[in-house]
Amino acid sequence: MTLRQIEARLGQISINEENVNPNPAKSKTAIIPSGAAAAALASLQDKQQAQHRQQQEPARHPLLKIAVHNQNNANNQWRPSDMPPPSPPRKTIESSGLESRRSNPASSSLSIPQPLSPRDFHLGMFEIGRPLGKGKFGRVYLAKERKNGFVCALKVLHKSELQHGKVEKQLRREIEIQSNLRHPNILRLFGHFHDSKRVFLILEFAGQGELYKMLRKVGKFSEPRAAEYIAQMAAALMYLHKKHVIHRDIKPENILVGIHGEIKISDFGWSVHAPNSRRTTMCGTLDYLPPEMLNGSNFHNEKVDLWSLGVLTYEFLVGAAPFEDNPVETQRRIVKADMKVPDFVSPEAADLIRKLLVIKPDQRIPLEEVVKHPWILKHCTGRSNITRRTGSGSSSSSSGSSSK
Ligand SMILES: Nc1ncnc2c1ncn2[C@@H]1O[C@H](COP(=O)(O)OP(=O)(O)OP(=O)(O)O)[C@@H](O)[C@H]1O
Repeated sequence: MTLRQIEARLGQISINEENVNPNPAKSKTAIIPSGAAAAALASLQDKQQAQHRQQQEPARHPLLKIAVHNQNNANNQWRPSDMPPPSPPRKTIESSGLESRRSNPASSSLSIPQPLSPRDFHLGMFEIGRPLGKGKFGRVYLAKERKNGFVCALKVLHKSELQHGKVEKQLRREIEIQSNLRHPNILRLFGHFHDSKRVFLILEFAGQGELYKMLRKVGKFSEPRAAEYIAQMAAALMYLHKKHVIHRDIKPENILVGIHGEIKISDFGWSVHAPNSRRTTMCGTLDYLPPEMLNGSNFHNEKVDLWSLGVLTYEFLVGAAPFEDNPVETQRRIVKADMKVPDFVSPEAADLIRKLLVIKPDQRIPLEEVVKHPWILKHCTGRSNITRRTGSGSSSSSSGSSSK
């Protein structure tokens, strides 16, 4: 997607507050008929447009400018202007209105500052824009923080549906883990808050949407584009594993794309903090499940993400997952690593896939070697790529890969 297309998408923003405002009477913003959305947006953004003119930059939609600024801003360190500095580390997510947990020994090994308290946020702080998508448990909207104009994605989850789906614990874990992560290829969770019926997640806005849709649209990616994505995935996974976080559900559906074409791992619903490095839960999606989670052995560790990375590499280059079949056959093939890399895939890429899709977890190629693999080095050269891959320095990841 080009910047022009993103501008067009952002330009379609419409005020949709009636969908998410719990108490419209109290809101300072009136409900605006959809036909008047463009005019409303224009008036709400007068200030930004004035600044825009002053800076004499080429005409560009203000929200796009803010989104670009957000992503270029090192570490995306945002907090509303009138908020106190981040509160000291919290041991529990007590005020989400969901079942409370006494303590989480795992979180103590996350050494970065703790996220802001839910008390710091409320719905009135946001101007709600167009819907970005719908998931199993709620909707996601483009949103703008009124005071600073910070653009984000607001995910609205209904507590009744979370309870019905028995996923409160999963959501709590997702919040706890994701809000502590800072990496250019991992979607930021800035904070969360709730009202009597809903939980709201304040997420980084991924301007180019879902990687899955992109892949389905083009069928398969070119080798340079796939290599760039896999390098970014490996960088993000290195970061996660260093923090003892296993994602456990790596697949194209859980990857979003930022405004510069960089990937953003999202959906930490199945992720786990692994101080003991071995977990026993069955989770994830069949096509991406590693043998050790299917063959009855009672543990797995962070190497499950290496297997999924191999499946992902294959799917990027071939357009279908390597073990795709009926469920029984898929499982049978996974436990034997029974797959064939088609001839149109380059020997270097096939080599990496085979080194990742290894039955014995300890024999899979480590991430440190993935980023140095000849296939990655062949396609990903240049300073910006290396910075992004290693995750070192700031979180600015400005070179796009989608144009390839
Ligand atoms: N941060 C974001 N930036 C841009 N678009 C987003 C963002 N988060 C979600 N979306 C869009 O909204 C859709 C719904 O997201 P959501 O996380 O609720 O569900 P999901 O992960 O797709 O599905 P599920 O609920 O089954 O996990 C996504 O598919 C995506 O298109």
